[in-house]
Amino acid sequence: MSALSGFENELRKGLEEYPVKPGEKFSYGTAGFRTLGDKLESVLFKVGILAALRSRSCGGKTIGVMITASHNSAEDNGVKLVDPRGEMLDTSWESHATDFANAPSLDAFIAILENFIRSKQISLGTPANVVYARDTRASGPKLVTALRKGFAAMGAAATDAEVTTTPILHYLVDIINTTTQEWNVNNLIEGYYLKLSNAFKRLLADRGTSAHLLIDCANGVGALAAKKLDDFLGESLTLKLKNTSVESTEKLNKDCGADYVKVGQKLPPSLTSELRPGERGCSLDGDADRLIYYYLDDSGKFRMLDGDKITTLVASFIMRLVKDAGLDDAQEKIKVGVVQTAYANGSSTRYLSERLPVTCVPTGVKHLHHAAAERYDIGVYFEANGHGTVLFSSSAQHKVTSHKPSTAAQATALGRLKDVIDVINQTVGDALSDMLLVEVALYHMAYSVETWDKLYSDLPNRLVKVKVGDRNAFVTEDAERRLVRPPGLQAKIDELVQRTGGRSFVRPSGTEDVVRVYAEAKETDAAYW
Ligand SMILES: CC(=O)N[C@H]1[C@@H](OP(=O)(O)O)O[C@H](CO)[C@@H](O)[C@@H]1O
Ligand SMILES: [Mg+2]
Repeated sequence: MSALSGFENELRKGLEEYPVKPGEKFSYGTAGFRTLGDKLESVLFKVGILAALRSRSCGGKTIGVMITASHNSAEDNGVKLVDPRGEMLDTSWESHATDFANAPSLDAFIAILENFIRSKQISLGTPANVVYARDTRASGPKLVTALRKGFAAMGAAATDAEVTTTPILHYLVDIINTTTQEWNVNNLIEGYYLKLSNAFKRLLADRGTSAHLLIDCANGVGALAAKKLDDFLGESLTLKLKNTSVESTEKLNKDCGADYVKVGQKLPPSLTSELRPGERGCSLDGDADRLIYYYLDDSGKFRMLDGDKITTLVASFIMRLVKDAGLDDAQEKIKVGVVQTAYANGSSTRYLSERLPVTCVPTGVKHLHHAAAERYDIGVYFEANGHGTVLFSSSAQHKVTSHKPSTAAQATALGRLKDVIDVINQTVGDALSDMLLVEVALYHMAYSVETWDKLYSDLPNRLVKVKVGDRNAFVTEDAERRLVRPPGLQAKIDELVQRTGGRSFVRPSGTEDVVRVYAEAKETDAAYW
């Protein structure tokens, strides 16, 4: 008898309600599934099934499902799975997610499912647990409905974290799987804000005056999270929240948000009368996992501080704390390192490489996250677009908590390192937690936003997308910095780069049907060709 015989009825009903339309093709890429929200119901039903199976294959541990299309336009939506420790779905499951989503009929789907359950040796008797959330997009509620039907069809116990940010959902997955206490999701979220804000307040306890910060919330879920965080921060930091029109769902990411700022290298028009020279501001993206800082210099010129600048600030601050805590000597040595992608500005790579180890990996947070965890005791990673965090290995955390300080200064630095660990979301980058970390680092390094900006000067650069017939024809090597196919194209890029003395690379996007072309040069004209 089929392993699925008890489930077939519900599966049939779900597939009838959510058929794959002729010609539709889905792919689980860097950001999970992502396309127009209206096209995703069939995918969500199957993701519900996949999440239940993933949980069973992990012995009943809780799996996360996040419905968001992040910085993409308001009509888009997407979905991704989160593994038990709050990390992205194991890469080896991505192609199965794609196979599930594209199964055209009930019979084909059942055959794929049976095969899959057998090959992964999943016992359908094991309990299945999931927690899910969505951003503020209008298509979210109906996608949640389809997702829940998928959970129900597979008998998974599901917890609804409602409208919340991607990083909070990742955090929830991790804490649910590690806590030994009774929990409810609202208390866990409350606990997250408390952890962040209490550590932040301790780190700034000796700062007399409160700083203030303008935050562009991209008219998305970050607005809700930032309002909540503001309540917890009290007087320790005054937040001026802008672009908070969450109800007008069509305004999401429209002419605002971290991606708008990073790609256009300009201030959202809605902030021009809000940001005063010398004042600092920052933008979140549509699901609040990216952060870009900026300010207007004395002449009123817009200056952007992106993920590379954040890496530099945070890595310098942490290196200083490690040294001050006495954790950089031969016996206790904690190795601090940085992970970047090819999109990191060449100036940042040069600046950082002179001070600490730097690794370059392919685009996509999972690559950065794994490299940071595997290569360093404390790994700082940010994509240039502002998505990143800091990872402390368990041995580094142990050293921070068990090291016996020999001086009062060492004791202070150790205390600060402990609080820094608490301000950070180690499961995935959180724009708001990163924002607190930047504020702390600026204070303790005694940097103004200008001093921070001047640590190095960005090389002029351009990032454009190009529509091509088949982006899969573009194959890369060397952490996506060189093309292997189409034949001859890399040689042409090399020739142009040689003429300008800059750097350029071409790679297929993992989230959009385009190839991205990046160019960087010593002079602006050369980068723009
Ligand atoms: C140049 C760029 O910003 N690429 C982004 C974008 O990936 P692409 O594969 O380039 O589409 O979306 C990813 C998911 O959000 C993010 O990790 C990555 O940094
Ligand atoms: Mg995002």
